[in-house]
Amino acid sequence: MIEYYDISGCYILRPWTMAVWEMMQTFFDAEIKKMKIKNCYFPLFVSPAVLQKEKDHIEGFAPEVAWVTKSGQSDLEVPIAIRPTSETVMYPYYSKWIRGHRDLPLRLNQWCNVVRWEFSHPTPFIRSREFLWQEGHTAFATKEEADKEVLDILELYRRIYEEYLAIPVIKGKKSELEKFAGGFYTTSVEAFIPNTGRGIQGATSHCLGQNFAKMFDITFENEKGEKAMVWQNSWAYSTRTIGVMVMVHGDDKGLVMPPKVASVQIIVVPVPFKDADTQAIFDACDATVNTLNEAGFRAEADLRDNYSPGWKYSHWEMKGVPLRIEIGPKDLANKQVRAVRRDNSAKIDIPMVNLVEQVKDMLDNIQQNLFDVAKHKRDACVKTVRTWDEFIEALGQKKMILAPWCDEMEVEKDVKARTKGETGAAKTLCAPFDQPDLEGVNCFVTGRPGKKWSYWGRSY
Ligand SMILES: O=C1CCCN[C@@H]1CCCn1cnc2cc(F)c(Cl)cc2c1=O
Ligand SMILES: [Mg+2]
Repeated sequence: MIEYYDISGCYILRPWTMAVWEMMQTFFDAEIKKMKIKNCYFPLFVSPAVLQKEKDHIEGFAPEVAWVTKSGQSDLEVPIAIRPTSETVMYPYYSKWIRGHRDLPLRLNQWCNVVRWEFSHPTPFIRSREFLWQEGHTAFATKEEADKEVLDILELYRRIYEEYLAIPVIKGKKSELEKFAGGFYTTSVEAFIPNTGRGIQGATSHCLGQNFAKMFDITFENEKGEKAMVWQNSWAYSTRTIGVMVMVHGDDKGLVMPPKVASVQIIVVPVPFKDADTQAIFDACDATVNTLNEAGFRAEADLRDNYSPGWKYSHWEMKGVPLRIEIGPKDLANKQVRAVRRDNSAKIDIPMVNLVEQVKDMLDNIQQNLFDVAKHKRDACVKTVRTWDEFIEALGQKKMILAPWCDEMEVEKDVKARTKGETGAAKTLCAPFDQPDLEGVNCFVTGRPGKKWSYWGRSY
């Protein structure tokens, strides 16, 4: 997937990874184009004056801004920041371009890299100093339009996880403490890693309200001829999605790639025998690959003569190829192939005449099974609690905890302080849109009447 790089926190994304990124990008890009969102590209560099534009937007983030201070041997007059996100790059131009209500809605997206000089230990895909993402930045005349788009984009993020990566996620709203400080409210899709018992934010869709319109003077003349501030959203998912896929589906044999995003969906391996017709077997492998590719699958044959079939089985299992097809003399004689699933190791013989249809069924079944297994595991990690003691016990059991609370920032800060440990503190992951009943339910921390049910847990 990656190669380590001589600059800490930076990783080389190899083709096996890029294929997954491109598969997701193809889906998401087509969907936002249906929503009349247009792609653009803004410069990588941010001038300091613009970056400082808003204290509370970058407050706390300043240490992670990377700066260019020289060109060649000479110092730059003024150092230039490398974008950690593009609000301050884009919004001065939103202010210039948006004049009247006919200029709205303005809906732009860019596929790019961003740099954040993170200090906590770097992790491939999950926390890197440079990563790829898309960032959408939209402006509307009304709050209603903005609110609707926040949820439309969040649904696309759910689809990326659940339909492509086969990962269950929870849609919800971030707490006041966890939301994007420069925004109005933040929604997110939250995933969970059973093996480590940690939540992970999968993607975010923020309503910025009119905060940035105020900061950057982004106003328009509405139908009544009055000057009004726009309502804005911003939303992103990144290569972190791939890290979640690796952690959720991986097993002791290595990667498990969901068929929808697998670079190679089917690997065909010849099983030659001493006195068998090796050429006939190789020809059958080529023919099988061609038939599958013509049917729209991504199939390859491993005809290398310097590795044994067994070696190849382990190699492609480690790379997570969802389906292996073996062709030996017996298969040839019976005009069949042997198919082996990566997710549950099931083996079945497929008559060559049914190849395409049965491979399609198997890949669909593997995709669905990966999701079902992941959802079952995730659901088994969820614990609903009503009291502090139950909360602490569940936290110790590496659970994702659903608990009612009074939704006050001070209380969340208190929980963080009281659960600080070497593996990090517990925090809210999101308040699920799907809220259980709050009737007669009290906050698990303060005992005051419960205002909201939230998922809590340690996180990445
Ligand atoms: O999450 C998204 C969706 C896409 C566009 N951006 C928002 C908010 C990003 C928050 N954020 C996140 N990280 C940051 C790091 C920084 F160094 C600076 Cl100066 C700012 C930020 C910062 O604002
Ligand atoms: Mg950060």
